[in-house]
Amino acid sequence: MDRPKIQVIVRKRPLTASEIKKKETDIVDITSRESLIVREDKQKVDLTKFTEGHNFLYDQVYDETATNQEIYQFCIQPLISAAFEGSHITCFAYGQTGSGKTYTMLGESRVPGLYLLASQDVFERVSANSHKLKILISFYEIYCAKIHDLLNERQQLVAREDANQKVNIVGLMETEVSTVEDLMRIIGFGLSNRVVGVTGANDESSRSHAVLNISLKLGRKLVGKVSFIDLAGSERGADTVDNSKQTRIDGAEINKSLLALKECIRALDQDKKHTPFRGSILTQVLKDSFTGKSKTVMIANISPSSGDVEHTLNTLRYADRVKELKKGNKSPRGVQDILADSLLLPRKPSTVTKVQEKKKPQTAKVNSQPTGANRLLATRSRSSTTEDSLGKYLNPNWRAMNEQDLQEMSETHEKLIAKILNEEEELITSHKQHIDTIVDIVKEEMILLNNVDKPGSDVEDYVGSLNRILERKIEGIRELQAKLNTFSSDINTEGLLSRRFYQFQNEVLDLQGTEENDGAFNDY
Ligand SMILES: Nc1ncnc2c1ncn2[C@@H]1O[C@H](COP(=O)(O)OP(=O)(O)OP(=O)(O)O)[C@@H](O)[C@H]1O
Repeated sequence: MDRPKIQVIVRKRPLTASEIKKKETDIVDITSRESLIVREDKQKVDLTKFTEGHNFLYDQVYDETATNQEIYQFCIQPLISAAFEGSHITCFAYGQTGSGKTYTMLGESRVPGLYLLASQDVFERVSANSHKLKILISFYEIYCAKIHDLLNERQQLVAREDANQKVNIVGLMETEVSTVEDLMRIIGFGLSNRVVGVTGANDESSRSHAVLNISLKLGRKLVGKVSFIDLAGSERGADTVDNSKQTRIDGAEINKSLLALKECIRALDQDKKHTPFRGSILTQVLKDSFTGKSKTVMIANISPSSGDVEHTLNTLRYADRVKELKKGNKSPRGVQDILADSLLLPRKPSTVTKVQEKKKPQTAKVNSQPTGANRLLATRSRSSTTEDSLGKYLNPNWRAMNEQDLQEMSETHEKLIAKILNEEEELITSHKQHIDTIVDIVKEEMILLNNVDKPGSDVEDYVGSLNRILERKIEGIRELQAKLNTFSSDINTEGLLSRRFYQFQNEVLDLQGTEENDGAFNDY
């Protein structure tokens, strides 16, 4: 059976002992082999409680009883033979800290993880193969946008693109292994060199992406590759508010790389010639996972706990973005899509109204849907991006004449994406602050109204106070609107730039009559 290029799988772990002790409940129901529902407890403004159900659909959904063996047999094993035929197989474990990524990848004592299960298969096939294939492993991590070799004393390395546009990590140690035991011992050694940090969410949470490559080589020639990427915790910057500056910076970097990763997987899914892999170090070093013959499996790990509902929904929405396109939506991405993605919002309008957090129950309603986004898209203001290059590429009289022009245009595009990601963070933070202010103002208004109803109240005081309150509201809305306009404008610019890029790319390629191809795999 020909497997899809991208598979998205969700795995729910069991409640942990400490979650049970804290009386947290299981809020994730697996409704079929491909679907699940998350039950989120909410409270209306009038304090009535209700449960909102969020439905999701994926290629495969596993409940807490599933074993690593089952997951391996379904998602990875069928792809191993493709690695022997020149493909690059990449398996990502995605999810918040403590959701089961390490359990899935590495396993635990007496529970083999995907690393071990895949290695066993690879070795079996190599010994059955008449070619003299060698197995080499490399293992590195990306921490704070820096690459560290886990097999060579965490030496810091750099990634460079060579003349053939292949990204190489200069000086990365590649170790030949001849048995599964050898391989697991070396992985164990590499893991002992991984960075772990301390966050509010999990004492031992990993804050780096770990990349394990198992390469198949014939002499010096790469035949195929299996890569496992244990991604850093997916929590968004907002979770790290109480942490140290360093932890917050890590958080922002992790967020950026995860968004860039999603964009690259989308590009792969849509067979785009241009992959925005320069969006982060992670996607740069994984360039060959997104080009040539490649198969990708994304395992989204989720916690079932009521205490993790927000993270669980974020993880599921992220995974949903990748899956949605897999279902055959080949139309070019609209601005709404880009906006919805970057905000990690559901793309389809939903009828659900999100109610303010429980600790502030008497507040105004906050609509979580992109109605604001649509309004935002209609707002056209002058782009805040004033770089000369951007102006040049958007000038209708400018055309890309060769690959060099395209390359420079692509770099400008990636800078703009980085700017948009920063603006997104700022916008969300400001929006949250705005809501807090509105909550305080509403409280003041209620007191004011209560007082004016009392006998003998001073109406002039009331009018003066109400005036000041309304002015504060207007000022707050104006500030937020300004940020929204800048963000919106940059997103519009990005849409225009990307359309022009693809148009020029086709023209230049037609001119040259050449096609991109991945020599290393195709030659074999
Ligand atoms: N499928 C599972 N079955 C049983 N226990 C599990 C399962 N998945 C995870 N666990 C347990 O949940 C806890 C957290 O899992 P794990 O350490 O794998 O999370 P993680 O996502 O790798 O976290 P981090 O990002 O902090 O490394 C561990 O105690 C692990 O044993």
